[in-house]
Amino acid sequence: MSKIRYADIAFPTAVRRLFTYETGDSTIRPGMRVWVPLRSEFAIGMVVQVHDRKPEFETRPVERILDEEPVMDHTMLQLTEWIHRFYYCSWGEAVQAALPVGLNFASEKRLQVRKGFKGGISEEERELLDEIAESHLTLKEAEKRWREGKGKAFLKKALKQEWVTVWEQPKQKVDYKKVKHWQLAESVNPDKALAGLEEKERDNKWVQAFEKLTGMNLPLPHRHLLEDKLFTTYTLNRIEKEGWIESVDLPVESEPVHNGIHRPDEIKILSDQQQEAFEKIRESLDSHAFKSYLLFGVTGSGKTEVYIHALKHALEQGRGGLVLVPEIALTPQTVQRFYHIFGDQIAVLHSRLSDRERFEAWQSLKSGEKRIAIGPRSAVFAPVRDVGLIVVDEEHDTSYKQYDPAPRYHARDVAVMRAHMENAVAVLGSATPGMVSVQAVKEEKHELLHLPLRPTGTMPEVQILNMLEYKSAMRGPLTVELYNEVEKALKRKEQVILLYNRRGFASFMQCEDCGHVPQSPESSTSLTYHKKKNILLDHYSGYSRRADTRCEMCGSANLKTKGSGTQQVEEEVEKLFPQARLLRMDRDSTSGKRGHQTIYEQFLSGQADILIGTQIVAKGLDFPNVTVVGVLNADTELAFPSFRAGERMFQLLSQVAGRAGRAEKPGVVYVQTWKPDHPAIQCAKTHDFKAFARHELANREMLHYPPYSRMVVFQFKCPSWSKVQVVADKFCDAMRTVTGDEPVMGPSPSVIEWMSGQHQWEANIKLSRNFNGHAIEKLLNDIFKKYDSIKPKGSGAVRINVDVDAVE
Ligand SMILES: Nc1ncnc2c1ncn2[C@@H]1O[C@H](COP(=O)(O)OP(=O)(O)OP(=O)(O)O)[C@@H](O)[C@H]1O
Ligand SMILES: [Zn+2]
Repeated sequence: MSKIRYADIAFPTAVRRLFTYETGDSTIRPGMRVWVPLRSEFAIGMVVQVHDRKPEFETRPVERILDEEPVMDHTMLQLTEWIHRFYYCSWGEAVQAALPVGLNFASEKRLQVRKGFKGGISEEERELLDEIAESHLTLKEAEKRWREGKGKAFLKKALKQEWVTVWEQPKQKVDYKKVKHWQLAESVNPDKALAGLEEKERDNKWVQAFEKLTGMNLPLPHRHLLEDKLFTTYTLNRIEKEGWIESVDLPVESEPVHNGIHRPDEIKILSDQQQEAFEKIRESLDSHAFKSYLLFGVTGSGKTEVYIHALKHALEQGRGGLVLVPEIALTPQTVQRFYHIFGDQIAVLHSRLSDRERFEAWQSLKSGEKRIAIGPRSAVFAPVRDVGLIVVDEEHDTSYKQYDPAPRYHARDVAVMRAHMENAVAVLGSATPGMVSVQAVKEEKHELLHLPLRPTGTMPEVQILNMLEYKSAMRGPLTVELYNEVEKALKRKEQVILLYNRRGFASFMQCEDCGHVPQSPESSTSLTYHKKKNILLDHYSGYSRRADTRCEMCGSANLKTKGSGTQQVEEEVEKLFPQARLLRMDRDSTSGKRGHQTIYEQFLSGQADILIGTQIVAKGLDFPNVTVVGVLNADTELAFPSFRAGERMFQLLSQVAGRAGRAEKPGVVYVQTWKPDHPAIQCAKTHDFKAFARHELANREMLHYPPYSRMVVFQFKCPSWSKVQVVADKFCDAMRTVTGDEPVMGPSPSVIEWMSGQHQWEANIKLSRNFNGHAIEKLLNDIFKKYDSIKPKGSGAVRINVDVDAVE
């Protein structure tokens, strides 16, 4: 008998501690998944440590080891542990985020027929039991098979009598998604079948369809056939009725990836400034030590080309690369540029992959078949072998932050930590870096690489249109000036992008005479309007007051509630330019696997004149024929209740301006605003990021916002309104007792007060920047301990979520 060893195991529950089990199996190693008893059931857990220290408590045995080889290597375990500590989630939750579906913690309920019971059972029932025993059905499958009538009654009885028991089992295989295909029936001879028809039947559509089928390479998916008008569900069923074809469920082939051409020799020659940036990165790669850079380059300055050269160098060193992009930027256009140079060495991980595709991509990276991963936030966990370079493009993008569920991590920070652990080089790129990264450069945590110029084209001119002056000169949502420019562009056969900012879920008040949005005196953010109570509320501090009746700036009584209702804008634009061909791009129109690509291609190929869209159109797109870009409502960003509003408006304007004038034709960006003097607008006009950053940082420092503090947000959720409020209050008491100097704000209702049957409240604390992972973990532990000692009765019903570095 081999020696007993102990395994510390992480589970994907919110409980932050590990559990220790024993095993005599010497093959067990960290990074393997195991099947173990947990409370009264079984569960899958991840082994994070194996040791010989017998715990004081009684340990239960590991039932089964699920992996022959670790699915997570040492670095990934280390990285998930860091996430567990820093973002205050369980280690298992971090592991769950890092593993693809299919290597995850999924289990399923299977049916098992009890052995050796006698009598009291009919012949028919015996048969059904044999069927269950033979086909290893899951409970779900059985319920589907015996959905109604007798069968259903039988299943119910079998479970009740315990002829059949339900076993929780680890689910290890990723299912191939199966879809309906058609193939020729085995027994049919097509020529004979057709010859047997009467003359007049030959003209039938279904007969023609069959003739066509006989010449095709079957089996083919039903959906695929429907693309041909000849094939309809009716014609296919009709042929089946004849007994000539039959349907089978077959796995879908992964869609072929259209990544364009692969021409590594066509790598661009870098401009001098690009070359300079690249040289630095190359030196760091050659030194095989950790280094992080902020690549600050105006839109269109050629950051992507620098990434490509750096990746190429990493590959030449025999190392791999990881490229993070915002999901929105993961357009075929971006992917093609990397594919062009690296071909099949790239695995693309976007959110629209099926589980199967995701799993395959993951495997191809882990096996070393593919060397580069490109994907959004979660790709930071891609098992690229021996990572040399990690790129985070558009590092300021908010999609890098995960909000729900835990772990609430920031992929940019995880990327830098991963680079650190793997002695790799991290390159964070942006035309409008976030304040946290700017500050990190000041503190010499990142080194700055600067690309101040575009290699081709010029920076577009930005014109500010003051809404105050155009109040009585509007054509729908467009100022006359913008209207005229759009009209002229259309006449010149050039294209136009119109952007309306959609910030649907918070409503606010705005003065229609001066454009003012009421501000909180306590947090310097805008106030949200709560219709039910007719109040204006600050979600940071909890400050509230009766809704204003007059504008606090100009005294006008013309205060209106604003918020959503953007559909109308589109309709109005349509009416203004009835002869123009319109395309719309927003979350709704881009759902589906190809939505974004289709719209993009249509617009690029000139099938539309005006592209009207939300923030989505501001990113990652390159349209050479666009000469007019209009921002209809730049200020909506400022009305959003966040201290980051100014930064986001500046980013949005810079990004959208970056869409124009990228080719020979110069472009002009028209920004309609009530706040022409706002620093974000003024600096966007002159493309002066540095001036904006100076202003913004000074502001943040004064108000002790990030990057001068770390913001930890606590969210309280419960179906009961009174409970949520009581718990939030008590929790804040606990925080105030424990934290001493660090300012606690709240509690107050969340911006989204009520969602999916849950009332949501919030509180936050601004910690000084010196708090590192361990200090934060300790502080939070202390807060929760204190809270546990004073928590009210029934508080278990309230979920408390912790979000470290929630906003920056
Ligand atoms: N060295 C170069 N030689 C020729 N063309 C280049 C070079 N570098 C970049 N370009 C071209 O300039 C354009 C802008 O470059 P790129 O997209 O890499 O910039 P970017 O900084 O990543 O832009 P954005 O911030 O808008 O995403 C592209 O069409 C690219 O092909
Ligand atoms: Zn006013």
